Amino acid sequence: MRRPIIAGNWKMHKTIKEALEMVNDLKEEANKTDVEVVVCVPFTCLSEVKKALDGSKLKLGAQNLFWEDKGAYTGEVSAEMLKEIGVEYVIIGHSERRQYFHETDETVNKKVKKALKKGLKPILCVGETLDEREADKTFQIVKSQTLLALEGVSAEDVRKLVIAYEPVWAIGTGKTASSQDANTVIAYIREVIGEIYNDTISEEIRIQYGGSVKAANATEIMGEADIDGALVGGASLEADQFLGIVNF
Ligand SMILES: O=C(CO)COP(=O)(O)O
Repeated sequence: MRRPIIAGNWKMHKTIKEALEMVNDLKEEANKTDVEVVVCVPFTCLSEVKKALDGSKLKLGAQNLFWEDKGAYTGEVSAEMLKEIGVEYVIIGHSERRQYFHETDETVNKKVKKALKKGLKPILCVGETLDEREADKTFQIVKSQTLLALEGVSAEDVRKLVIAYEPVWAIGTGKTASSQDANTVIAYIREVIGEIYNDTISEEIRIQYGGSVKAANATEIMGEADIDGALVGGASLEADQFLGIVNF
């Protein structure tokens, strides 16, 4: 039985003060549920949020990292720096990073490997654009993104990773994939994992859906057999909305 995981991706939102208010509103509920609840906050909030979590079951995530250990990489943050703060999860390969910051499958792979090496759990994002979907390339795209991101990742390590299927056209648009469509693609990603690794890992790996998830559609999405949770953008910024998803 896979444990559901609901992660909030705050993107570039919230000052430290706002982050602390939000975390205080979430902590108690996170302690009551069997769902694993994660907040992926901006780098600037990580330390203070970590302190505020103080024994709560709410988990801390970052939204990116760089693959080198140290050096002249102005503006970048290493895996070790995140580990030092007590970060557990890190989003890697989000479509916004692929689109605006030119991340490629190759750099995503480097980041995944470094995160795992340093003991961070990647939330690996894959998903097709609208053009790719309309050209019937959804399966091809998610397969190649998954294969390339996981190149050189051992069976032991891949168990620590979560995959988020986020169709790019559903992010921040109010359009969601139908829960059946999302489930079909996620079941396919599971198959790809089975081809790379084995049936046990394919069965055990957790795969989330992301893209306009709200309290109103969470129950339906989470009801699908292959969907193990959600990666939530906009609706993770308000405690009531996010808790509505967590308590789907
Ligand atoms: O990008 C997302 C999560 O990583 C999804 O964003 P929205 O929930 O705002 O569509």
